[in-house]
Amino acid sequence: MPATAPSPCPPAPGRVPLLGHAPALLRRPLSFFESTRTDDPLVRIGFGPFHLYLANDPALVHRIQVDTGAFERGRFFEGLAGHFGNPLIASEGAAHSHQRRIVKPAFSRRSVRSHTQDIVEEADRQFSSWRPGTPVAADEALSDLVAAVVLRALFSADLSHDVVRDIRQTLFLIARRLIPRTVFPGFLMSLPTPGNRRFDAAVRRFHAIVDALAQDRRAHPVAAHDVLDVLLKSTHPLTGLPYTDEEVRGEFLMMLFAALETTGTSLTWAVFETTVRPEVQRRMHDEASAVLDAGPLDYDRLKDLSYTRKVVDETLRLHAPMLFTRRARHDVELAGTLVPAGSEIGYSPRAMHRNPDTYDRPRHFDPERGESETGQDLPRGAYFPWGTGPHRCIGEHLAETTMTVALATLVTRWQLRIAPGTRRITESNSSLPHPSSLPLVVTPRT
Ligand code: HEM
Repeated sequence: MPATAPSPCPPAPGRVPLLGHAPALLRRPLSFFESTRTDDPLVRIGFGPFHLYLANDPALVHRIQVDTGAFERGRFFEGLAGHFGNPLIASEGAAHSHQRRIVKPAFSRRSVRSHTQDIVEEADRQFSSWRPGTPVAADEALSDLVAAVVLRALFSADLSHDVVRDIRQTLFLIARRLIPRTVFPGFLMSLPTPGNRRFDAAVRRFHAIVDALAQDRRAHPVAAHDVLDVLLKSTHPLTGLPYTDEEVRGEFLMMLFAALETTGTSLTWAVFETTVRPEVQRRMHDEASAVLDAGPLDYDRLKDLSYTRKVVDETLRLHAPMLFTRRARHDVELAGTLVPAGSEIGYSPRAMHRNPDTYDRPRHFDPERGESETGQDLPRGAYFPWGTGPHRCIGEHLAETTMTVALATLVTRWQLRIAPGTRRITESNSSLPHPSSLPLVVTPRT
């Protein structure tokens, strides 16, 4: 028995009768979660009939991610599991640990080391196609680069630019309708509306691409040890049978869903921050030139790009996702509030990463924040770009290496500036805000 009775959870500021926090969210979507921060570690937010507890305290945010006895994946991930054959990202407990062990070797440091040459090649290929003085849509180009790298890592296939674009755009169509699919009743999603038809066509297209790659691998086995290889050779922990085509497709769809937008958007923000800060660009250029003067870039020499790594870390701090959620498995006491079983509980990486109690000038981009702000001394739950606990990002080393190699290659080759005449670059209103566009003009480095 707790010593004192649990207290009711206070609502977050900005609530209005009936509509709850919906008007506040619609008015200021990008700063809404930051505006819910009060002295209370846990608040309630509501949108009409839907309610969510929101943790605003680093220790609580950490606990919600690691205590899988009390918190499960919840509504969004259950929807994914139902639609896409229980992929790793949505599974739980022993099955999740087993699934993670199956694919983990394909994401280990050793494996990323072996992919570094591919990343260097893809970065060279992309940035050598840019032309001095000709505006380039850097957001598109960087997303293509990320897709090429991730697809090579997952399938060991050197796919043509057109196929990479096709997969990326197909996934984009699927991702846009994925969240509604997991939230709204199934019958709405099977109505023959143009949106549903586009979604179904994109899924069929994606399946055809993965099936062709899997068939090719079955016909011509290679010692690749990539995700395709390990899935084709493993049994699914929930069935005890070899992965079916359906399960292989679901795993890839979810993995690419987790990989492409996150890495593409973060790299685009890193290039944006570098472009608009000449001093940051100069320091990155000096560091990368010194490293590349001594020989071609490889995995071991990435440690010499310490300033570039700080730019990546600071980008991931400032440009974090809006919200992740979990669900209480049973009644659980959180910061003095009794949260009933079945409640959805959220935490906002964006709000935590912009917390003025943790960071000076939290909205300011400063790669030199130093150890005490992005390193070991921070309280747990204050900086967690990769999440923490059993669902921590499995692609972390691949994403970090891709961003570091891409930035170093870019700044040694080109001097960057925003294309003249560009309208103000703003943040999109989405779960992972991205720049509205990033048109660049580049000048060769001599
Ligand atoms: C900048 C890039 C990336 C960021 C910021 C990022 C962030 C995250 C975060 C925060 C989580 C935890 C989600 C949660 O707790 O609910 C996660 C999970 C995951 N990420 Fe990433 N990610 C990135 C890139 C990648 C890449 C490149 C891949 C794969 C190629 C990937 C695959 C996954 C998977 C499969 C999970 C689920 C792991 C599990 O449930 O065991 N991510 N990611």
